[in-house]
Amino acid sequence: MGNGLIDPFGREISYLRVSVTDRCDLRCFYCMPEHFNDYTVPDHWLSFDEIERVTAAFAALGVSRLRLTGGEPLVRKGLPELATRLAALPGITDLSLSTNANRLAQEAVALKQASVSRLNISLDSLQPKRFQLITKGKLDKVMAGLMAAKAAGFAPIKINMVVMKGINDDEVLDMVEFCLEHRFTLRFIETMPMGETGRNARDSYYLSLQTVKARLAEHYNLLPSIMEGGGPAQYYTIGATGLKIGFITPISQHFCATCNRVRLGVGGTLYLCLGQEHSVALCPLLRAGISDVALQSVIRKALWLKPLEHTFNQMQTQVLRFMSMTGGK
Ligand SMILES: Nc1nc2c(ncn2[C@@H]2O[C@H](COP(=O)(O)OP(=O)(O)OP(=O)(O)O)[C@@H](O)[C@H]2O)c(=O)[nH]1
Ligand SMILES: C[S@@+](CC[C@H](N)C(=O)[O-])C[C@H]1O[C@@H](n2cnc3c(N)ncnc32)[C@H](O)[C@@H]1O
Ligand code: SF4
Ligand code: SF4
Repeated sequence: MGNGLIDPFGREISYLRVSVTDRCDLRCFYCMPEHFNDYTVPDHWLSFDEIERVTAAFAALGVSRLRLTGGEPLVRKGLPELATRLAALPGITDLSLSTNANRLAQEAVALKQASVSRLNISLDSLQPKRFQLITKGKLDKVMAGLMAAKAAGFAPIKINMVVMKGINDDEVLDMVEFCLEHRFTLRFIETMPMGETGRNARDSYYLSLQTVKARLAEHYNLLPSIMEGGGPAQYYTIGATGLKIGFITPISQHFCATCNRVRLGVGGTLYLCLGQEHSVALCPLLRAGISDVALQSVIRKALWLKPLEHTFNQMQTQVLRFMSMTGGK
């Protein structure tokens, strides 16, 4: 057997998504339930030392890409320090962060200095009132964060927009123009039924991105393209502008056959699939003093639990976790 992490379906796992919190300072209605206001760090959360240990074990097994996510990663105190430690691990070549940008104005420079190489930022509307309705947040604060990231030199910056029928689908062209102006990469995302919030959003507002793609093709010349990153987006360039647009289509055209990732939850649970419950609890092992070699062996064996694909399209499926519990991503 080689050194890489290979799952039962022959897929190589090279990307670990690390959730550093399940808390958030926004409340996107498709993601997070409205109650949930505690910002203390519970004992069952992994400490930075523990996150570093698990991540180092993955890196030793061939994982080269890390993404910090949540919840909102920037609500976890000291995040730039954690980023610095993880970026320095042997074998890690790409450390990225997903954020809502609400606190980015204060943190952008520190994150850049901490060797975060790429930022993906959620932005579902350019209209202040609508933004507030979707997220309960203030658009001007998020915009300030976004511009601070640009000024700090992050490139590419990827904008993630969950496109929902009757909520914000009339803004896709505005979003293209906004991203053209600022040289951001734009990715559209389909609503997934994660937790009760996600299921409600999927049932009421799901829109296939195939429709959005067709609408955009009436306005722009979409040329198939590729983009740096380890994610599932299918990219196009708009004519000669250089603007890249990605379509993330877990429902209308899923990408599980090329899945390259697993997730570490904030409580130390290793989730083998975003859309399934298969998992292994690493926290008790860490706290019982497991050795590095044994930890690597547990991770290798855990990979055999990785399912082939999600079952989001089967109505009876109940994924109980909210997206904020494991991170989109
Ligand atoms: N079904 C499914 N959707 C995913 C998965 N990973 C990410 N997504 C979706 O893609 C969206 C964007 O994810 P990001 O956190 O920006 O990460 P990414 O696209 O993998 O990142 P890059 O490395 O920049 O390509 C998430 O919000 C999810 O909706 C996955 O493993 N399965
Ligand atoms: C859970 S958030 C975590 C990182 C950060 N708070 C943010 O918003 O970017 C990661 C991504 O998941 C997406 N997401 C959350 N719930 C979703 C759902 N039900 N369907 C599709 N994407 C979802 C968000 O839009 C965001 O781009
Ligand atoms: S998508 Fe991100 S910003 Fe919105 S509620 Fe979920 S974790 Fe928070
Ligand atoms: S749903 Fe599961 S198998 Fe499909 S891409 Fe996401 S993590 Fe991989």
